[in-house]
Amino acid sequence: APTATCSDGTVVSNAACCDFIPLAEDLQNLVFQGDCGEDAHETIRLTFHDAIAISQSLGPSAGGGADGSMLIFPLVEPEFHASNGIDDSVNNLIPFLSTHPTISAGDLVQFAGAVALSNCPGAPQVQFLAGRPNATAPAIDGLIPEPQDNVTSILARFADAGGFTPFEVVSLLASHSIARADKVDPILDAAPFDTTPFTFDTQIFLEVLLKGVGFPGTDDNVGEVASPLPLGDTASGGNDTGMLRLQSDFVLARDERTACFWQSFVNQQEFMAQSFKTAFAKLAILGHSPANLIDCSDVVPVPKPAVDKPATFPATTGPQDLQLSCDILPFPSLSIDPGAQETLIPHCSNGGEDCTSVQFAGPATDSPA
Ligand code: HEM
Ligand SMILES: [Ca+2]
Ligand SMILES: [Mn+2]
Repeated sequence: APTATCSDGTVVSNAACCDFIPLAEDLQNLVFQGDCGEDAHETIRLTFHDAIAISQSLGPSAGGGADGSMLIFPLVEPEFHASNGIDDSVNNLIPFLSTHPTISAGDLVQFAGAVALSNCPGAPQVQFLAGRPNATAPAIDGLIPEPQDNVTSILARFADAGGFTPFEVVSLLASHSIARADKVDPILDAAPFDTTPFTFDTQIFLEVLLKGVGFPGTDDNVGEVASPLPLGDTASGGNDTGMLRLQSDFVLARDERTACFWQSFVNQQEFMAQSFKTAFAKLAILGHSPANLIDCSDVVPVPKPAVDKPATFPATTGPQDLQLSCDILPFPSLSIDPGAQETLIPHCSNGGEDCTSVQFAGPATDSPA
């Protein structure tokens, strides 16, 4: 295969990939700091919200998919209700449009997501294709799934956006293994969806199957249901909020169309990571034909290795708490973390409570409540 040598000496498959090497460095140094923390998480969410706003049934006027429209029209899409909180990642990426002017907005969003993922132990090295033309119009409102949506409408939206199968939808939700909510409960910031929000592991698939016992903050929020581990220390001034569960994750884990796919990922790290990788490759190029793009996967950083720890029931939970609705798969036998008390989920990837995230000022703002 033909190759090119970049100015730093790196050999790549295509000269067009060279510009992404200094971009990766700048993203790491200026935003992510090598961490699978808040800024990485929010950028990964942005890859989804930029890409999914496209519709086969409505046609091109609905939006162009993974085209960077979030960055090019920062006063439009970040204001949509489903994207509340996306402004932080939009403002963090906008400066790179001018410091890396050869890179399009759509490429920037998806490449930044690939770099962010590489900071999360256990995440796959995702495919990256370069050459998305810049968005010429913002997407329309109403194309991004919300946590209060039912399974029928979630599956229909993904199918209409890009022909995603129910298996691919569940695969993409591996992303919620490295995710926390800032906006679902107005009194909580960074409320994690699983006990390991800094590790791309299968705990999310196990923990969403456990019966809910309470809410980490207020209990009347749209799109939220009770979680199995709501205990935090915010009442005593700490930053550990307790786990928050999205209604959409809850119903997808239990619906007959998706429950077996959901359960099949429990304790299957490699299978989960590979399935996510395949579905994410499709997401990242929505609106584009791969024939018009250049494969620059070789400039995506190699992810931190998986922690190599089997899935375990968090302390105080166990098999008696499982709410299983897949009849055809045996549930794996897993050990239980020791401890008579619910353990707190750390606020920072170093196990501590104080970690700063990077926030550049920019034009995007929170969407109105
Ligand atoms: C049924 C589909 C989905 C729904 C309803 C959904 C909903 C949500 C909601 C409500 C939040 C919390 C936002 C906040 O309050 O800060 C969130 C966070 C997140 N989502 Fe999703 N999501 C879906 C699919 C996806 C997909 C496909 C991806 C990526 C491939 C993704 C990646 C993330 C990430 C990384 C976060 C964490 C952001 C952070 O920690 O700040 N989500 N999602
Ligand atoms: Ca996790
Ligand atoms: Mn956040």
